Amino acid sequence: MLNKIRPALGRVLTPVGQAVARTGVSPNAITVIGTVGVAAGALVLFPRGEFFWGTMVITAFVLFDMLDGAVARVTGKISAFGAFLDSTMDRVADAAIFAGLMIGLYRGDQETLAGVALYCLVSGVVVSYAKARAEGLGYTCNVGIAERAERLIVVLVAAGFDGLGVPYILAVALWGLAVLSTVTVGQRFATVYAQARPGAEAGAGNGAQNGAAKTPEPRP
Ligand SMILES: CCCCCCCC/C=C\CCCCCCCC(=O)OC[C@H](COP(=O)(O)O[C@@H]1[C@H](O)[C@H](OP(=O)(O)O)[C@@H](O)[C@H](O)[C@H]1O)OC(=O)CCCCCCC/C=C\CCCCCCCC
Ligand SMILES: Nc1ccn([C@@H]2O[C@H](COP(=O)(O)O)[C@@H](O)[C@H]2O)c(=O)n1
Ligand SMILES: [Mg+2]
Ligand SMILES: [Mg+2]
Repeated sequence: MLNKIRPALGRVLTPVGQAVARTGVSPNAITVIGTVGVAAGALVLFPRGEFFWGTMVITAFVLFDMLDGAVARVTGKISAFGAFLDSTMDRVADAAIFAGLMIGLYRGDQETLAGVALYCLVSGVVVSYAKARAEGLGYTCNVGIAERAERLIVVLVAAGFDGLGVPYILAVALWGLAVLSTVTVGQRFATVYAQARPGAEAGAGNGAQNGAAKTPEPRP
Protein backbone atom coordinates (compact mmCIF):
# COMPACT_ATOMS: atom_id res chain seq x y z
CA MET A 1 0.00 0.00 0.00
CA LEU A 2 2.67 2.52 1.06
CA ASN A 3 4.60 1.66 -2.08
CA LYS A 4 2.07 3.94 -3.80
CA ILE A 5 3.58 6.99 -2.10
CA ARG A 6 7.07 6.19 -3.33
CA PRO A 7 7.02 8.71 -6.20
CA ALA A 8 6.03 11.53 -3.81
CA LEU A 9 8.58 10.33 -1.25
CA GLY A 10 11.21 10.23 -3.99
CA ARG A 11 10.73 13.95 -4.61
CA VAL A 12 11.46 14.60 -0.91
CA LEU A 13 14.36 12.17 -0.76
CA THR A 14 16.18 13.36 -3.89
CA PRO A 15 17.54 16.58 -2.32
CA VAL A 16 18.45 14.62 0.82
CA GLY A 17 20.20 12.05 -1.38
CA GLN A 18 22.10 14.84 -3.16
CA ALA A 19 23.29 16.24 0.16
CA VAL A 20 24.39 12.83 1.39
CA ALA A 21 26.06 12.05 -1.93
CA ARG A 22 28.28 15.13 -1.48
CA THR A 23 29.85 13.42 1.57
CA GLY A 24 31.14 10.72 -0.79
CA VAL A 25 29.50 7.84 1.06
CA SER A 26 28.45 5.04 -1.30
CA PRO A 27 24.91 3.62 -1.55
CA ASN A 28 26.15 0.18 -0.52
CA ALA A 29 27.81 1.65 2.57
CA ILE A 30 24.51 3.35 3.50
CA THR A 31 22.70 0.03 3.09
CA VAL A 32 25.17 -1.80 5.34
CA ILE A 33 25.40 0.96 7.98
CA GLY A 34 21.60 1.12 8.16
CA THR A 35 21.31 -2.62 8.61
CA VAL A 36 24.03 -2.79 11.28
CA GLY A 37 22.36 0.08 13.13
CA VAL A 38 18.91 -1.54 13.02
CA ALA A 39 20.29 -4.93 14.07
CA ALA A 40 22.33 -3.44 16.92
CA GLY A 41 19.38 -1.42 18.22
CA ALA A 42 17.06 -4.41 18.00
CA LEU A 43 19.37 -7.06 19.42
CA VAL A 44 20.95 -4.96 22.17
CA LEU A 45 18.06 -2.81 23.42
CA PHE A 46 14.89 -4.88 22.81
CA PRO A 47 16.16 -7.97 24.72
CA ARG A 48 16.78 -5.68 27.74
CA GLY A 49 13.18 -4.51 27.61
CA GLU A 50 14.26 -1.06 26.36
CA PHE A 51 11.43 -0.88 23.84
CA PHE A 52 11.30 2.93 23.61
CA TRP A 53 15.02 3.51 23.05
CA GLY A 54 15.27 0.45 20.84
CA THR A 55 12.53 1.90 18.67
CA MET A 56 14.28 5.27 18.47
CA VAL A 57 17.56 3.72 17.33
CA ILE A 58 15.86 1.39 14.83
CA THR A 59 13.72 4.18 13.38
CA ALA A 60 16.79 6.36 12.82
CA PHE A 61 18.68 3.60 11.02
CA VAL A 62 15.75 2.07 9.10
CA LEU A 63 15.38 5.37 7.26
CA PHE A 64 18.78 4.69 5.68
CA ASP A 65 16.91 2.12 3.61
CA MET A 66 15.00 4.87 1.86
CA LEU A 67 18.17 6.91 1.43
CA ASP A 68 20.44 4.28 -0.17
CA GLY A 69 18.32 4.11 -3.31
CA ALA A 70 18.07 7.91 -3.49
CA VAL A 71 21.86 8.26 -3.26
CA ALA A 72 22.31 5.50 -5.85
CA ARG A 73 19.96 7.32 -8.21
CA VAL A 74 21.48 10.81 -7.88
CA THR A 75 25.05 9.50 -8.21
CA GLY A 76 24.24 7.15 -11.08
CA LYS A 77 25.41 4.23 -8.94
CA ILE A 78 22.25 2.12 -9.29
CA SER A 79 23.48 -1.45 -9.51
CA ALA A 80 22.10 -4.97 -9.59
CA PHE A 81 24.37 -5.88 -6.68
CA GLY A 82 23.05 -2.86 -4.75
CA ALA A 83 19.48 -4.05 -5.32
CA PHE A 84 20.43 -7.56 -4.16
CA LEU A 85 22.28 -6.17 -1.12
CA ASP A 86 19.37 -3.89 -0.22
CA SER A 87 16.74 -6.65 -0.36
CA THR A 88 18.93 -9.15 1.47
CA MET A 89 19.83 -6.66 4.21
CA ASP A 90 16.11 -5.88 4.59
CA ARG A 91 15.60 -9.50 5.66
CA VAL A 92 18.43 -9.26 8.21
CA ALA A 93 17.01 -6.04 9.68
CA ASP A 94 13.44 -7.40 9.85
CA ALA A 95 14.58 -10.63 11.51
CA ALA A 96 16.62 -8.70 14.07
CA ILE A 97 13.66 -6.46 14.98
CA PHE A 98 11.25 -9.34 15.61
CA ALA A 99 13.89 -11.57 17.23
CA GLY A 100 14.87 -8.76 19.60
CA LEU A 101 11.23 -8.18 20.49
CA MET A 102 10.65 -11.89 20.96
CA ILE A 103 13.56 -12.19 23.41
CA GLY A 104 12.51 -9.04 25.28
CA LEU A 105 8.95 -10.28 25.62
CA TYR A 106 10.03 -13.76 26.68
CA ARG A 107 12.35 -12.34 29.32
CA GLY A 108 9.48 -10.13 30.45
CA ASP A 109 7.36 -13.23 31.08
CA GLN A 110 5.12 -12.62 28.08
CA GLU A 111 5.68 -16.02 26.51
CA THR A 112 2.54 -16.03 24.37
CA LEU A 113 3.30 -12.63 22.87
CA ALA A 114 6.89 -13.75 22.30
CA GLY A 115 5.45 -16.60 20.25
CA VAL A 116 3.34 -14.13 18.26
CA ALA A 117 6.48 -12.06 17.57
CA LEU A 118 8.14 -15.23 16.27
CA TYR A 119 5.12 -15.85 14.03
CA CYS A 120 5.42 -12.28 12.71
CA LEU A 121 9.11 -12.86 11.96
CA VAL A 122 8.45 -16.05 10.04
CA SER A 123 5.37 -14.79 8.19
CA GLY A 124 7.24 -11.62 7.21
CA VAL A 125 10.02 -13.76 5.75
CA VAL A 126 7.46 -15.78 3.79
CA VAL A 127 5.82 -12.58 2.47
CA SER A 128 9.16 -11.37 1.14
CA TYR A 129 10.31 -14.76 -0.13
CA ALA A 130 7.07 -15.20 -2.09
CA LYS A 131 7.74 -11.94 -3.91
CA ALA A 132 11.42 -12.69 -4.54
CA ARG A 133 10.63 -16.16 -5.89
CA ALA A 134 7.75 -14.88 -8.02
CA GLU A 135 9.92 -12.16 -9.52
CA GLY A 136 12.70 -14.68 -10.11
CA LEU A 137 10.19 -16.71 -12.10
CA GLY A 138 9.22 -13.66 -14.13
CA TYR A 139 5.90 -12.84 -12.46
CA THR A 140 4.88 -9.66 -10.70
CA CYS A 141 3.96 -9.74 -7.05
CA ASN A 142 3.58 -6.15 -5.91
CA VAL A 143 0.55 -6.75 -3.73
CA GLY A 144 -0.20 -7.05 -0.08
CA ILE A 145 -1.94 -5.30 2.77
CA ALA A 146 1.16 -5.66 4.96
CA GLU A 147 4.24 -5.06 2.88
CA ARG A 148 7.50 -4.20 4.58
CA ALA A 149 6.89 -0.49 5.22
CA GLU A 150 3.47 -1.21 6.78
CA ARG A 151 4.90 -3.99 8.97
CA LEU A 152 7.72 -1.75 10.18
CA ILE A 153 5.48 1.20 10.95
CA VAL A 154 2.99 -0.94 12.90
CA VAL A 155 5.62 -2.75 14.97
CA LEU A 156 7.77 0.32 15.63
CA VAL A 157 4.94 2.63 16.63
CA ALA A 158 3.56 -0.07 18.95
CA ALA A 159 6.93 -0.95 20.48
CA GLY A 160 7.73 2.75 21.01
CA PHE A 161 4.45 3.43 22.81
CA ASP A 162 4.74 0.19 24.78
CA GLY A 163 8.12 1.46 25.96
CA LEU A 164 6.38 4.61 27.18
CA GLY A 165 3.99 2.48 29.20
CA VAL A 166 0.90 2.39 26.96
CA PRO A 167 -0.86 -0.90 27.81
CA TYR A 168 -2.01 -3.50 25.27
CA ILE A 169 -0.73 -1.59 22.22
CA LEU A 170 2.09 -4.02 21.46
CA ALA A 171 -0.17 -7.05 21.91
CA VAL A 172 -2.80 -5.59 19.59
CA ALA A 173 -0.15 -4.67 17.02
CA LEU A 174 1.59 -8.06 17.03
CA TRP A 175 -1.63 -10.08 16.86
CA GLY A 176 -2.87 -7.75 14.12
CA LEU A 177 0.38 -8.05 12.21
CA ALA A 178 0.26 -11.83 12.49
CA VAL A 179 -3.15 -11.78 10.82
CA LEU A 180 -2.24 -9.15 8.21
CA SER A 181 1.02 -10.89 7.25
CA THR A 182 -0.88 -14.14 6.78
CA VAL A 183 -3.41 -12.34 4.60
CA THR A 184 -0.53 -10.85 2.58
CA VAL A 185 0.93 -14.31 1.99
CA GLY A 186 -2.50 -15.35 0.68
CA GLN A 187 -2.70 -12.27 -1.55
CA ARG A 188 0.71 -13.05 -3.03
CA PHE A 189 -0.17 -16.69 -3.61
CA ALA A 190 -3.37 -15.57 -5.34
CA THR A 191 -1.65 -13.04 -7.59
CA VAL A 192 1.05 -15.51 -8.66
CA TYR A 193 -1.53 -18.27 -9.20
CA ALA A 194 -3.56 -15.94 -11.42
CA GLN A 195 -0.49 -15.40 -13.61
CA ALA A 196 0.84 -18.97 -13.48
CA ARG A 197 -2.28 -21.10 -13.80
CA PRO A 198 -2.62 -23.03 -17.05
CA GLY A 199 -4.02 -20.85 -19.80
CA ALA A 200 -3.63 -17.60 -17.88
CA GLU A 201 -1.26 -16.28 -20.48
CA ALA A 202 -0.07 -17.90 -23.68
CA GLY A 203 3.32 -19.36 -22.96
CA ALA A 204 3.37 -18.07 -19.39
CA GLY A 205 5.11 -20.23 -16.84
CA ASN A 206 7.15 -22.27 -19.30
CA GLY A 207 10.37 -21.08 -17.77
CA ALA A 208 8.80 -21.11 -14.35
CA GLN A 209 8.21 -24.85 -14.48
CA ASN A 210 11.93 -25.33 -14.91
CA GLY A 211 12.77 -22.85 -12.21
CA ALA A 212 14.11 -20.40 -14.77
CA ALA A 213 13.21 -16.74 -15.02
CA LYS A 214 10.63 -16.00 -17.74
CA THR A 215 11.91 -12.44 -17.90
CA PRO A 216 14.68 -10.77 -15.94
CA GLU A 217 13.61 -9.26 -12.65
CA PRO A 218 12.64 -5.64 -13.37
CA ARG A 219 15.01 -3.29 -11.59
CA PRO A 220 15.48 0.42 -11.99
C1 LIG B 1 6.55 7.26 21.09
C2 LIG B 1 6.84 6.24 20.11
C3 LIG B 1 6.95 6.76 18.75
C4 LIG B 1 7.36 5.68 17.85
C5 LIG B 1 7.80 6.28 16.60
C6 LIG B 1 8.13 5.20 15.65
C7 LIG B 1 8.05 5.76 14.33
C8 LIG B 1 8.19 4.67 13.33
C9 LIG B 1 7.50 5.05 12.09
C10 LIG B 1 8.07 5.01 10.94
C11 LIG B 1 9.46 4.49 10.72
C12 LIG B 1 9.74 4.37 9.32
C13 LIG B 1 9.48 2.96 8.86
C14 LIG B 1 9.39 2.90 7.38
C15 LIG B 1 10.69 2.56 6.82
C16 LIG B 1 10.49 1.93 5.52
C17 LIG B 1 11.81 1.47 5.10
C18 LIG B 1 11.67 0.83 3.80
O1 LIG B 1 11.28 -0.29 3.70
O2 LIG B 1 12.11 1.62 2.76
C19 LIG B 1 12.27 1.04 1.51
C20 LIG B 1 10.94 0.59 1.03
C21 LIG B 1 11.01 -0.61 0.13
O3 LIG B 1 12.12 -0.54 -0.65
P1 LIG B 1 12.61 -1.82 -1.44
O4 LIG B 1 11.84 -1.96 -2.71
O5 LIG B 1 14.08 -1.75 -1.51
O6 LIG B 1 12.28 -3.00 -0.46
C22 LIG B 1 11.62 -4.18 -0.85
C23 LIG B 1 10.80 -4.65 0.32
O7 LIG B 1 11.63 -4.84 1.42
C24 LIG B 1 10.08 -5.93 -0.03
O8 LIG B 1 9.53 -6.40 1.20
P2 LIG B 1 8.12 -7.14 1.27
O9 LIG B 1 7.07 -6.11 1.13
O10 LIG B 1 8.12 -8.12 0.15
O11 LIG B 1 8.15 -7.80 2.59
C25 LIG B 1 11.00 -7.00 -0.56
O12 LIG B 1 10.24 -8.03 -1.09
C26 LIG B 1 11.94 -6.51 -1.62
O13 LIG B 1 12.91 -7.47 -1.81
C27 LIG B 1 12.62 -5.23 -1.21
O14 LIG B 1 13.40 -4.82 -2.27
O15 LIG B 1 10.32 1.71 0.44
C28 LIG B 1 9.01 1.83 0.66
O16 LIG B 1 8.39 0.96 1.12
C29 LIG B 1 8.43 3.13 0.22
C30 LIG B 1 7.36 3.54 1.14
C31 LIG B 1 7.89 3.87 2.48
C32 LIG B 1 6.91 4.70 3.24
C33 LIG B 1 7.37 4.86 4.63
C34 LIG B 1 6.74 6.03 5.30
C35 LIG B 1 7.67 6.45 6.37
C36 LIG B 1 7.14 7.60 7.12
C37 LIG B 1 7.93 8.57 7.47
C38 LIG B 1 9.30 8.66 6.96
C39 LIG B 1 9.81 10.08 7.02
C40 LIG B 1 10.68 10.36 5.83
C41 LIG B 1 11.84 11.18 6.23
C42 LIG B 1 12.96 10.92 5.32
C43 LIG B 1 14.22 11.40 5.94
C44 LIG B 1 15.37 10.71 5.30
C45 LIG B 1 16.62 11.03 6.01
N1 LIG C 1 22.97 -0.02 -2.18
C1 LIG C 1 21.96 0.17 -3.06
C2 LIG C 1 20.65 0.33 -2.61
C3 LIG C 1 19.64 0.48 -3.51
N2 LIG C 1 19.91 0.53 -4.84
C4 LIG C 1 18.84 0.71 -5.82
O1 LIG C 1 17.71 1.37 -5.24
C5 LIG C 1 16.57 0.50 -5.22
C6 LIG C 1 15.85 0.53 -3.90
O2 LIG C 1 15.94 1.80 -3.32
P1 LIG C 1 15.15 2.14 -1.95
O3 LIG C 1 15.79 3.38 -1.48
O4 LIG C 1 13.72 2.32 -2.31
O5 LIG C 1 15.37 1.03 -1.01
C7 LIG C 1 17.14 -0.88 -5.50
O6 LIG C 1 16.18 -1.71 -6.14
C8 LIG C 1 18.32 -0.59 -6.39
O7 LIG C 1 17.90 -0.39 -7.70
C9 LIG C 1 21.22 0.36 -5.28
O8 LIG C 1 21.49 0.38 -6.50
N3 LIG C 1 22.23 0.19 -4.37
MG1 LIG D 1 16.85 0.77 0.28
MG1 LIG E 1 16.19 -2.14 1.91
